[in-house]
Amino acid sequence: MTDHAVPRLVITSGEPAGIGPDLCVMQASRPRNTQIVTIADPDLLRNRARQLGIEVTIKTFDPNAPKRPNRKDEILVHPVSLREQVTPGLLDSRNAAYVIDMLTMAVDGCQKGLFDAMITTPVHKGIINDAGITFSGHTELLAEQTGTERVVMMLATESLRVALATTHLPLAKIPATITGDLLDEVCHILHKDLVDKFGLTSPKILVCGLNPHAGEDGHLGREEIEVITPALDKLRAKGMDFVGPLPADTIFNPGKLEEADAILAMYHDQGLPVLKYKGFGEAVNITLGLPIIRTSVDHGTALELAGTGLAHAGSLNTALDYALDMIRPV
Ligand SMILES: NC(=O)C1=CN([C@@H]2O[C@H](COP(=O)(O)OP(=O)(O)OC[C@H]3O[C@@H](n4cnc5c(N)ncnc54)[C@H](O)[C@@H]3O)[C@@H](O)[C@H]2O)C=CC1
Ligand SMILES: NCC(=O)COP(=O)(O)O
Repeated sequence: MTDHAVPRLVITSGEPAGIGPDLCVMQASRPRNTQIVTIADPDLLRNRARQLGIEVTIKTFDPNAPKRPNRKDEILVHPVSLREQVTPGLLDSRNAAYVIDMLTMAVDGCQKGLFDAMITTPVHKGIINDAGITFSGHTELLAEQTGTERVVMMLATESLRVALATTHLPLAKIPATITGDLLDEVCHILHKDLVDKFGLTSPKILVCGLNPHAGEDGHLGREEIEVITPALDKLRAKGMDFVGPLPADTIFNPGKLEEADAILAMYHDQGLPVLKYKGFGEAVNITLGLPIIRTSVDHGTALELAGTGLAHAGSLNTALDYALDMIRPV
């Protein structure tokens, strides 16, 4: 079957010593009515499939051929060459450029309309930096590569969405980074994408404070009074339903969550532990505010599981499902 309406997704296979290649091999057994292109070194996928005992047919992706859904157990590879041979579980900084090349190809393909969305499997942030490449995450790299000033990281699992005001920053830098302008931009992006991409007409967003007990009226910190409340007041004056700042230790109570479409946390480890406690392995990471669609798994490279067959593909499946939903918004 060929069909111009068949979406074409691209998956980046991530850190080659991690579980990204395993997941790319595993997802081939579950075809969708979609064309899925995997960016990887074909030999890496072939070797990993052999290690996992999974039979796959690896074909080179032809961008000029008509779009058609993948056949069962078929992987369409957009090839990139590894710089060095890979042993599962063993990082090698000489392959960092390979990882970045895959991301660059995916972004470029999305921007040119070759792909409808990109889905990323995990990279190892440390080894990329060890190679001398400044890198703090896909989120920041994709913003840079698409020339986007501000993006927002949001993770979602069943009945919980958690967005972050800041992403990969040392804790010590967070208070100074959270300014009124930053919150204004983050909140506008979050609100707009909840409407445009998730079909919510008037999303209600609960916002965490930065300090314990949201500052306890200024006795435990003044950011709530001086920065967060004024920023939220401006948004509320425009008719947007932002509630807070609320204490982060009680914002995730079931009663509160029932009334919320999303929670905005001030920093990575304020919001993500809760999300991952609820949905680790089945959740999705979405970059809001990009001119392209990008979803990702909720987990890291899990080096110790690479090539063992013990990695679960639940989060990759969710990331693929979300990408498809975002291509055809409600
Ligand atoms: N989107 C991305 O590229 C992400 C990359 N990372 C990177 O991953 C590296 C390792 O991070 P960690 O904190 O150790 O987190 P991790 O998610 O790799 O591992 C945490 C625990 O979860 C298990 N686990 C992870 N994914 C699994 C899966 N699919 N199936 C079964 N078990 C799974 C691991 O075995 C480990 O016990 C770091 O360099 C980090 O920067 C972390 C999160 C996201
Ligand atoms: N904990 C989520 C995470 O760090 C993902 O980061 P990114 O690589 O998607 O920017």
